Amino acid sequence: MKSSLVILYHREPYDEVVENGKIYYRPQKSPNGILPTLKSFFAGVEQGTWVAWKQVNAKQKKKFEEKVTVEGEGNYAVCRVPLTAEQVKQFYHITSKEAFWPILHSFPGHFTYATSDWENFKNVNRLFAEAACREAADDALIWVHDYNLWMAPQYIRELKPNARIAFFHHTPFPSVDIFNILPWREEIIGSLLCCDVVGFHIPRYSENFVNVARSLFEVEVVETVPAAENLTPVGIALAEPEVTSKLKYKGQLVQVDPCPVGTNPKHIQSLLDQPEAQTRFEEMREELQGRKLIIAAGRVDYVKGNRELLEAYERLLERQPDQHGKVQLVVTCVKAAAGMKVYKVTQSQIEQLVGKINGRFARLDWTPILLFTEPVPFRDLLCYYRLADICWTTPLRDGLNLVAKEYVVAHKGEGGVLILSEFVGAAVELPEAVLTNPYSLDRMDESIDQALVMPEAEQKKRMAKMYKTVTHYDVQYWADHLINLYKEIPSAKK
Ligand SMILES: Nc1ncnc2c1ncn2[C@@H]1O[C@H](COP(=O)(O)OP(=O)(O)O)[C@@H](O)[C@H]1O
Ligand SMILES: O=P(O)(O)OC[C@@H](CO)O[C@H]1O[C@H](CO)[C@@H](O)[C@H](O)[C@H]1O
Repeated sequence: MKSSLVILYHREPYDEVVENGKIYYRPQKSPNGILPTLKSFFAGVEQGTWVAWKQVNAKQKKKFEEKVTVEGEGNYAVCRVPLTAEQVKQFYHITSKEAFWPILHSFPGHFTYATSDWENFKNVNRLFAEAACREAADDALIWVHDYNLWMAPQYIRELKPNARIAFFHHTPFPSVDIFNILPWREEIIGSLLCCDVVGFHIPRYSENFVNVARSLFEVEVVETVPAAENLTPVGIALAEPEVTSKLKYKGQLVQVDPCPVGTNPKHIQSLLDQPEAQTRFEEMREELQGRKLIIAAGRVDYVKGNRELLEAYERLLERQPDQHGKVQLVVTCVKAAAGMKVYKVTQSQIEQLVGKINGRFARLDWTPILLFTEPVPFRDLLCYYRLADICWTTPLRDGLNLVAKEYVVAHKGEGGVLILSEFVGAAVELPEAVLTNPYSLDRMDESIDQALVMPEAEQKKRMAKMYKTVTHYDVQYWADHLINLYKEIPSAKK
């Protein structure tokens, strides 16, 4: 049976477990991030397909199972595109992460052209498109995710002209001056303009995309509307009052849709309510010995602002010796995937800086920073959020930042302070956070000082508003919004 919904996302949506020599595909244990959100879209379809890549060597390729199903999740199959180690390295580690990623996050200085392999990138995208088209019914909705698959829409349109194609961009989309540095810009934008819907987290990114498209092609602007009422229209770094919602190019109507991804508050709450979580929470509270907990959670990545945050903490300890022994910074910084040269430097910078600060200020009874470089189980991370007086999130750029929303949910609107960089998509939804500018030492210092002395009544007032936002605009809201939008796409286009 052909699929009515095909999702293309480069990661596989399951844990592969080997027991007694047999491989089992099980639902992922760690239900954080975007994977469970995307899987939930299959709930409403009879048959769906998820397309991801799988690294295989020559021996494994001989008896490679292209399609697998996940135990207990029978209404969709996972179609795996087999890639060699070299293809993965070139496609993901190098071209995606060393060429595209710095441009997307407005770090043109990190852009590396010489090592990129555009032909390999296109080949991998073509393999994804072919797999999707093999599985898709003629009028299926084919939903492509993120910049790693920029070229897939064009190949899908060539193979299946009547398909409904949607694309969601998870990272920021930079301004036209930055994006146009990419030498492959026409091909990328040409491919995105083959879609029926192109989605972004916030209006600034969608407007940036529209401006890039208009700078490269004669694109017709069909409709412009005010930004959605829950997204700050003016006054902060990523505010945008108006959005271009429809474009036309070569006969293709493209809906450009900003709608930020939400978290799953019910799931977060149910995990926190489990007896194991309560026990863990109490253990953590005891270990904290009455200190104020500041949590900084995220991936090792130069865009995440870890250095800026650690330096701000060092300045705080210099400025306010009375805080020594009274605050505890916990940095959970997940190690970069093995083999990514680009993150090695960032990781060692973080480790050195933590070592330096601890070396300067530690006492026998107090280590100023606890750094965890291994992934923390999601339930434990939620306990840290719940316990933390302050969640300190200061990326230099970030598409959305789910950590900020998870912290608000874990606090149930009952106090705690969220310090949030203005340069993450979530800032546009959460103006009640203490917004900060990680590029400014003064703003970073002011915001941590403000958070440390914020009266409880003000904390509660701000958190209550943010809680209302994140529980209303949750992942279900995002899913419903997109499903409604897709229903409007005519199913027979030609
Ligand atoms: N140390 C950690 N261990 C495990 N999961 C983590 C850790 N830090 C963050 N996470 C999870 O990873 C996800 C990060 O999402 P997000 O903030 O949107 O950034 P990104 O997708 O760029 O990494 C969140 O769902 C968060 O719960
Ligand atoms: O290349 P990856 O897989 O490491 O990209 C991570 C990317 C997609 O999972 O992360 C972005 O998505 C998050 C959810 O939309 C968003 O909150 C985050 O800011 C992005 O980096």
